[in-house]
Amino acid sequence: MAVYTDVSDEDLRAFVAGYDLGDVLSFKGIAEGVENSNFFLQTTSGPFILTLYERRVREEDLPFFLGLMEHLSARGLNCPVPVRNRAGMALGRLAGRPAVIVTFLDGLAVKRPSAAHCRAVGAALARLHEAGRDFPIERANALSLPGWAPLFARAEAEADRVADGLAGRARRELAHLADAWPSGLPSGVIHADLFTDNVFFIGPELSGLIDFYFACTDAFAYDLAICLNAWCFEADCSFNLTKGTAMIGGYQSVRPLEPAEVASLPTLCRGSALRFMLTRLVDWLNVPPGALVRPKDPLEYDRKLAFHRRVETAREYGWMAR
Ligand SMILES: Nc1ncnc2c1ncn2[C@@H]1O[C@H](COP(=O)(O)OP(=O)(O)OP(=O)(O)O)[C@@H](O)[C@H]1O
Ligand SMILES: N[C@@H](CCO)C(=O)O
Repeated sequence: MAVYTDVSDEDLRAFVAGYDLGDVLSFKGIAEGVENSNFFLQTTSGPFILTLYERRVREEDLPFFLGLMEHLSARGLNCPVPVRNRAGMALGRLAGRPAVIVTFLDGLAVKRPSAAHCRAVGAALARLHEAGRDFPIERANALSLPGWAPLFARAEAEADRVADGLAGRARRELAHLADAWPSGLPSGVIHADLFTDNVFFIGPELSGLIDFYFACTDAFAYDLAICLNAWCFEADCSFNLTKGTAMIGGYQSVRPLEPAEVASLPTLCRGSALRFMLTRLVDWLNVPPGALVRPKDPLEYDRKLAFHRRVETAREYGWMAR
């Protein structure tokens, strides 16, 4: 359960009193997520989510995240929007942390995605990319190639304690990606963390996207690679080509990929797998004392990376520009 910061009833009531949301009916920590502290807040005006921003979120990035949710929502994408308080401010402070109340989104995350889910996610990702085109703020991706070596440095000494040979594999992968990483691909706003827990469905229909706190300006195809890794592998870490093809097909039904993007997908998948292996590894080795959080398994992404290393080209995956 991701609650790093406790909030007293007294502080919560004082905070909510600054909004036109009526009285607090109930308030409880949410048993999912690893990044921020999230609470389900029920007031006489309805359900909301209260988020307290923790460790990885820099306060200066919050105008990007909050503005982006408003921007995408205004362009028809179903995502949470920040609620403004009586002073017209979306960003507040609670229990010593930056805090925001956002609207509640109906729907449920899927645990075992089908090819149809993957297709819907591909299409939604492309709609997000299109809707973000005229968003005026830029934010560099702190977790792209230049960010991985410093991340690895924080875990290198202890990596082999987590799995035999892990440090060497990560070192070799970093060296490979430093040479092979593509540049000049079509870029714009990307979600950068569109995992299954961040996409809601109502029945078979995709109902909305949440958790924009890794969103940044980067290559669109890198976002697609993140989704391929997160959605199209089975529990045994075997790649499901039907799901991968469905996701790319869904994406291309909205925004056709350029040949250079298709050709880069294998490398982007390797980079994305390394990125999540490294952040998970650092988290695994550094759980804050007293935090209610279940760190995610870095070795899942070590295994996905091993798959991508074996498959070199888009043609070998069966991915062609179409
Ligand atoms: N706007 C919302 N509407 C409904 N439920 C939400 C909303 N925002 C968050 N949640 C719930 O809270 C959980 C955690 O939220 P979120 O994914 O933003 O947290 P996080 O700590 O940033 O997680 P992650 O590990 O995915 O980065 C979600 O899985 C979902 O159940
Ligand atoms: N989606 C990430 C956690 C949030 O950054 C992961 O599964 O490692």
